[in-house]
Amino acid sequence: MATKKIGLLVMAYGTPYKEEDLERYYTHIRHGRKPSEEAIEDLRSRYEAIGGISPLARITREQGEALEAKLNEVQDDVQFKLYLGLKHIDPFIEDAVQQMAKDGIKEAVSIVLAPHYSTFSIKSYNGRAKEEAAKHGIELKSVVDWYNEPGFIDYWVEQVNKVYGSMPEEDRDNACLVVSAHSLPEKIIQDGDPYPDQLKETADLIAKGAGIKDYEIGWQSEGNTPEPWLGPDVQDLTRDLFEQKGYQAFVYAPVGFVSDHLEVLYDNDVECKDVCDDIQASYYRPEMPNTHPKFISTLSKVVLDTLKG
Ligand SMILES: CC1=C(CCC(=O)O)c2cc3nc(cc4[nH]c(cc5[nH]c(cc1n2)c(C)c5CCC(=O)O)c(CCC(=O)O)c4C)C(CCC(=O)O)=C3C
Ligand SMILES: [Fe+2]
Repeated sequence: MATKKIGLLVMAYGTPYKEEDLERYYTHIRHGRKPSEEAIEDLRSRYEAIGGISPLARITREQGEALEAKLNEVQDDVQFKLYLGLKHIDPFIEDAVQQMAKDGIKEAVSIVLAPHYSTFSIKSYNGRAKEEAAKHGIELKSVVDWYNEPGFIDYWVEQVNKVYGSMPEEDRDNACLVVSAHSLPEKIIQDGDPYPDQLKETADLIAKGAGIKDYEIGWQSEGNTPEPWLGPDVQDLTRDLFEQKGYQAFVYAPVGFVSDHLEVLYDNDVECKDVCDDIQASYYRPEMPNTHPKFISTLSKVVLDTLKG
């Protein structure tokens, strides 16, 4: 008997594949409003600073393939087939669901490669997937969030411990762990968005697991709009903490992201590093999850839980 096929929709932000994609990608992020030449140049220069193009497209594909393989390894009741659906560039979420329909998929499960739930992030991914699935009569179950999954917390505890273990003693004794996620417009709070509380819970669990008392929550990579964004920004926070508490080392854990990409390789590794250099503090940043086996097996558990649930 042939095993039932389940569509595995892995959703992620997306990134330009080559320099020429930059303008249409940025325009899509801005809901179809074309950015100014200056804004495009600014974004181009940030990609240039991390080597011209982001490794995100490759990593997202590798994460999806690893998850598909893991899911097919740990059980044999059904067969998972991977479809990547991106938020801001092709293959878009809708393209992926259409492809499933063409392939005759009747049942699917989706997961977003971002741990924390927000109306701005997970809700919009899941809403787009659900709408398209309904058009094709595909029964779709969607993972909501996984910011407090034990395997995800363990991953970060291990990486944070690895960094603290490798530090010279005087850094370790005077270090602050800065746990961060992408900032969002402050107005999400009035609408009861769980995003800030979820980040705090992730931070508390990691700090507890790693036995770290000195840790703070920060926000990064905020957008360039006049409205207020969630703060404190990680760079300002670093300066304030240095002035108020005299820390000598900062360890950045951008737990709202799961891959090496622009927001980490530039906003942390260039911008936060610049601040640390300026105040003569040491800069540390644990490795991102990427395709780490512990991370992939956590995602597979969450997908199977959702499918059963
Ligand atoms: C919540 C959230 C996540 C995490 C959850 C998730 O992953 O979904 C995330 C991830 C990412 N964001 C990314 C890239 C960008 N995000 C931008 C702009 C924005 N992001 C926002 C939100 C988020 N973004 C918002 C509210 C804006 C402002 C839009 C506006 O203007 O109204 C811009 C425009 C220029 C700039 O502001 O820098 C870029 C280039 C990349 C890819 C990096 C690479 O290519 O390596 C990744 C993984
Ligand atoms: Fe973004």
